[in-house]
Amino acid sequence: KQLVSYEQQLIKYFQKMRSIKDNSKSKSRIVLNILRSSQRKGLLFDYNLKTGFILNYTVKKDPQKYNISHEQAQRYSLHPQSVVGTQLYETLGLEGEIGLAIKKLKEWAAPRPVEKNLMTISDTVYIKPEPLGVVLIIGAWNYPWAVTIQPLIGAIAAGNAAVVKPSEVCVHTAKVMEDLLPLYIDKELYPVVTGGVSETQELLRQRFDHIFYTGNSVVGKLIMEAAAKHLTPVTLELGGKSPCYIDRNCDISIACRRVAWGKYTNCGQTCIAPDYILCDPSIQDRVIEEVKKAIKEFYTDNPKTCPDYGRIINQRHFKRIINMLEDSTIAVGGDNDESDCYIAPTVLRDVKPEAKVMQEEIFGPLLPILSVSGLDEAIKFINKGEKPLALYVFSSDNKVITRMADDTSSGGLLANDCLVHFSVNSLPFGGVGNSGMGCYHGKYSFDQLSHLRGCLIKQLNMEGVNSMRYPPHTPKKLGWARFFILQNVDLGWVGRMVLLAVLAVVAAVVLKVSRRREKHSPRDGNHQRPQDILSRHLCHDTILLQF
Ligand SMILES: NC(=O)c1ccc[n+]([C@@H]2O[C@H](COP(=O)([O-])OP(=O)(O)OC[C@H]3O[C@@H](n4cnc5c(N)ncnc54)[C@H](O)[C@@H]3O)[C@@H](O)[C@H]2O)c1
Ligand SMILES: CCCCCCC=O
Repeated sequence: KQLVSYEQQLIKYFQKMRSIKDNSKSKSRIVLNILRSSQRKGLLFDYNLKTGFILNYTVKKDPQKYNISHEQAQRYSLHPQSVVGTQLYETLGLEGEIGLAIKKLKEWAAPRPVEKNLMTISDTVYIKPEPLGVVLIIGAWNYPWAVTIQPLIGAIAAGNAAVVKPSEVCVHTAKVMEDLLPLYIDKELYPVVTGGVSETQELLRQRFDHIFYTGNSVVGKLIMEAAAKHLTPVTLELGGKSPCYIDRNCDISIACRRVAWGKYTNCGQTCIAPDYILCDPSIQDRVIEEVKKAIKEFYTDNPKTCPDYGRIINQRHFKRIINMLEDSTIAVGGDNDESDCYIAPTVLRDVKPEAKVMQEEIFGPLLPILSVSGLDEAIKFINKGEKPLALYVFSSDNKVITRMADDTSSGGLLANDCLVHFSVNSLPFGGVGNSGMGCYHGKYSFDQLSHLRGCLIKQLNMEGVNSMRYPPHTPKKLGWARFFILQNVDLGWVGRMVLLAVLAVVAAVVLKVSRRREKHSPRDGNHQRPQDILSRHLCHDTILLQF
């Protein structure tokens, strides 16, 4: 009955959404109210339900629907050639994330026992992951499935409701998401809201429990500003210039092949694409030759007609990238066609740090090469810039890799390869400084979109032990507090049982001694409870201190 009534509310909501054109204020408010009411009714906390949502989305249930057919691709004006690439670079990773979430959800969502100290040895101390509430997911256009649905998987697994806002720049994919997502997951809990800047801004005026944004750093600051109004926590998956240092001491042919793949995949429109190469001038010509060879191997002599070579997303970005060529020397490629948003895989040689191409993230198929005298200068150069999202180092010398890792900072570091760290779900993915905050993938997504609630469950007995914290405060009590609180113990299950047994024996001995004393001394009328006697002994007995 509840579900039917939500359904009715939602139908009303969609009708209203259609009728409201400019004033999108009410539509986001309605969404939020529905999401909050469903959450209050406890729907989100049902583990099986959560798993069901995820399962519905997987290939296991409905492979035909999951894969976008050629017919669908045409209907939505998607580039049919991109079907295989989209699966390789986007949906394959999503399948992996979904599979992992299903396999691990019970473990991730379970209470997590934590270390104890002597003060908490007989208590139950654990972390309880809880849903945050309603998450707003704002996606970018360059890998629209990966960067929009992957956070959604984390949000669902962690038990949240989520509003999904795909990028308006990838207009067709946004439409596919809006049409197809409700077929697989509960549209009440995970509505897709399409639209541009004004719709996003309106959404941002609402109060969410978390905002997960992927996009450029300039908008990232606006997102954070809007979130601050409601003290909403944010995850910002941003970009920047990811450097790539090629050491003299390495297999340059293999290095350049991997760099060329990392750079020209999706036409350079990848957040972790190697933005520029730093290398010793003595190897520059070799690097150019090897990158050129790799371009030919991957995309033939004419990348324009190669089905695996992409296009720039729109003419605005095309112009932005072409402008960057102005003051640099082209060594490979450079040809372009504005009407087709085509820019050939391009290498730029002897590029100066002041060149246009070095002033902002390229996000296109231009690969500048800058000269450095060696590792020291490369590190200095990298550290002068903002902390990048990814940092690449190619070398056969492990010392070079270690120094690069030790003396720089970046969201992620990858040695002797490009991009693939994105697909390793045991690694946190995210930026640092200007390249973002927070991280996701695998369990990190679950944790990022959960509240990790610290829980300490005590019993009402053992009050005597607490006397060290109650006034009157004395140096002696402080000494005991120091001892009990600062001694972290990791005794394991057996150790804890042994310690409890020893404590029980000590308590029994202390009580026995006390009783004997009471028996041999006249009663003063102040009856003392055994735990008080025990606590007094705990505070005074130096033998216990040694124990
Ligand atoms: N770290 C990552 O995982 C990751 C992944 C993909 C892209 N990126 C980065 O994203 C950038 C490219 O994406 P983009 O920024 O061009 O994407 P975009 O233009 O699609 O913008 C991203 C989202 O921000 C919204 N938006 C745009 N302007 C806004 C405004 N003024 N106020 C509120 N919302 C607004 C859009 O509606 C969209 O949903 C690059 O810097 C790239 O490195 C990072
Ligand atoms: C190889 C796929 C990388 C996806 C990275 C997402 C950022 O643009």
